[in-house]
Amino acid sequence: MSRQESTAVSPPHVLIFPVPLQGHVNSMLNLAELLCLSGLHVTILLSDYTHNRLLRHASLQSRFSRHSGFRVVTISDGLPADHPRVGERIVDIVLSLKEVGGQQFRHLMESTDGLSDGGARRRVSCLIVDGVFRFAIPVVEEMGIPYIYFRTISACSFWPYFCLQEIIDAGEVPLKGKNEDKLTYWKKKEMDLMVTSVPGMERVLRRRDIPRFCQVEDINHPGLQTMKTETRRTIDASGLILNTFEDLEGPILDEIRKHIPNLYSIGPLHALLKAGLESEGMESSRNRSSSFWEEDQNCIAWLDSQPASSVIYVSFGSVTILTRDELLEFWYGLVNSGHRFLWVIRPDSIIGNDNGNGNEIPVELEEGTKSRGYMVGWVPQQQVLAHPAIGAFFTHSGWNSTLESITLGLPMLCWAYFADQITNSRFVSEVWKVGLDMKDTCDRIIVEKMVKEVMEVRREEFLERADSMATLARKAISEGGSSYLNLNGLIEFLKSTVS
Ligand SMILES: O=c1ccn([C@@H]2O[C@H](COP(=O)(O)OP(=O)(O)O[C@H]3O[C@H](CO)[C@@H](O)[C@H](O)[C@H]3O)[C@@H](O)[C@H]2O)c(=O)[nH]1
Ligand SMILES: C[C@H]1CC[C@@H]2C(C(=O)O)=CO[C@@H](O)[C@@H]21
Repeated sequence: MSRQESTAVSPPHVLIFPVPLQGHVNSMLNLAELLCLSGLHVTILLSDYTHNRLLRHASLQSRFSRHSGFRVVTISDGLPADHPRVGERIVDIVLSLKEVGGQQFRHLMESTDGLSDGGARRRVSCLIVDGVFRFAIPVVEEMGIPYIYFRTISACSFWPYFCLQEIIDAGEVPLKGKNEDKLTYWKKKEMDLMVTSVPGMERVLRRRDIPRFCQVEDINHPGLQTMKTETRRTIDASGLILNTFEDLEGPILDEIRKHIPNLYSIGPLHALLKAGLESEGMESSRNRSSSFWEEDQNCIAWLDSQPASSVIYVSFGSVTILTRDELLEFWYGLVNSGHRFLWVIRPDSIIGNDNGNGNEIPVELEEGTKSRGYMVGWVPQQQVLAHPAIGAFFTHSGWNSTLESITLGLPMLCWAYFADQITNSRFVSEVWKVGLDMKDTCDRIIVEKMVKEVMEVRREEFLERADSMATLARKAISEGGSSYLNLNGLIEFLKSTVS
C-alpha cells in the first residue's frame, strides 16, 4: 500500500458521512485520514453543531493541514442548539436527520456538482455512510454514485441487530416488563434466558445482553424498527466496513459474510492510523485531538505522580448520563475499594434525582477522592490509557473505548449504559475474558468488589488474556495483517470506482 500523497491528477473522491456523535466521528475521522494518506480526496460531512464543537475543542485543522485533499462540509441536524444531545435523547439526532437530512443532502450534492469544488476535484466517486443513515442513499443512487456502509459498532452487536426479525420470530423479543422501573426490570429471571436465534451466539447471548434498542415491550417501538430496517438494508450496499479485526471477532464476521460478502474488517482503526502515520515519519500523538470537549492535560501530571498500574481509569464515554444516585453508588464503590482512580465526569452527564439529599458531597467521598482520586470533565483518553500508571479501565463499553483498551492490553470492568454497549460488555467478560461485566446493577458493594477483582484478585488472569489480545490486534494492523490487507482491499475498491 502506498501511503504517499498521490500526485495523480484526479484521485478518487470519497465522501464520509458519520452520525454526528463523538464515537462515530472519531472512527470515521481515523478512516478519513488513512484514505488521505493513500492519496485519496476525502470530504467529511458533519452537522453544524458537531463541527462547531470540533472547531472549539479539537485540533482538526492542524491534524488535517498536511492532507491537501481533505475538506469538511456541514448540514444542520435539525435540532435547536440547546437540544440535549446526550443519553437516550441522542436518538433524536438520528430521527431528526432522517426527517430533514435527505433534502439538505440532496441540495448539497446537486448544487455543488457532487462536491467537485468548482472542478478542482472530481465529483464524489463513493459515499461511505454511517450504517443508520439510509436517508442519504436515494440521492447517491440517482447520481450513480456507489456507497458503502460503515457501522461504527462491533460485529458482535451488529449481528443481533441484523438477526432481529429471527429474534422476534423466535419470541425472544419483545421483553415483558421493560416498561417497569429499571431496577425491577434488571432483576427479572427471564432476562437470563439464552437467545437461541442468533447463529454463533447461542451459548453467549442472554436476553439481557442484546443491544438495548432491541429490549422493548412492543415490537412496533420506533427505535427497534429503525435499527431492524436500517441494519437489514446493509445488504444493498457495495460493502460494509467494521472497525474490528478477524482474530477478535472472526466467527461472527464469517456469519455476517454469508449475507454481506464485501465485509471490510479494518480495525482497530486508531492503531492502524497510528502505524500508518509512523511509517510516513509523521507525528502520531501530538495535536491530534478530535474531542467535542476541552481536554484536561493536568490529569497527565497527576498520573505521572502515581505508582505503575495503580490507577483505575473510569469513563462512560460521550453520551452516558447518570442520576445522582448512580453517581453516588459508583463513587462510594470506588472510594471503598481503596484503589486510586481517575474519573471522567462530563459537565452535562449528571441528572437530578437526588433523593432529597441536595447536592452535598458526603465528607467520606471528598476525603477518599482527595487522597486517591482525580475527577475531570474530559481527558485525552488514548494518552491516559497508555500511561504506565493505569492498571485497568472501568468503561461503559462504547466500541472505541473497548478497542482502545484491547489494543493496550488493559483489563476492563464494564458498566454498559445502552445500545451496542450491552453486547460488547458480555463479550469482554465471556468471550474475550479480559474483564468483568457489571451488567444491570448499580450498587456500591458490587462496584467495590469488582474493582478489587480487576485490580487485584483476578488481575493476572485478565492481564494474560488482555496481553494476547493486544498482540493479535498489533498483528492485524501490521504489514500483511488482516486489517492492513482489508484496508488495501477497500482502497482498491474505491480506486475501481473511477477507473
Ligand atoms: O474523556 C474522554 C472520554 C472519551 N474520549 C474518547 O471518546 C470516544 C468515545 O467513544 P466510545 O467509547 O465509542 O463511546 P461513546 O462516546 O459512547 O460512543 C457512541 O458511539 C460508539 C461507536 O458507534 C458506540 O459504540 C457507543 O455505544 C455510542 O454511545 C473514544 O474514542 C475515547 O477515546 C476522550 O477522548 N476523552
Ligand atoms: C444514535 C445511536 C443509533 C445508532 C448508533 C449505534 C449503532 O448501532 O450504530 C450505536 O449507538 C449509538 O451511538 C447510535
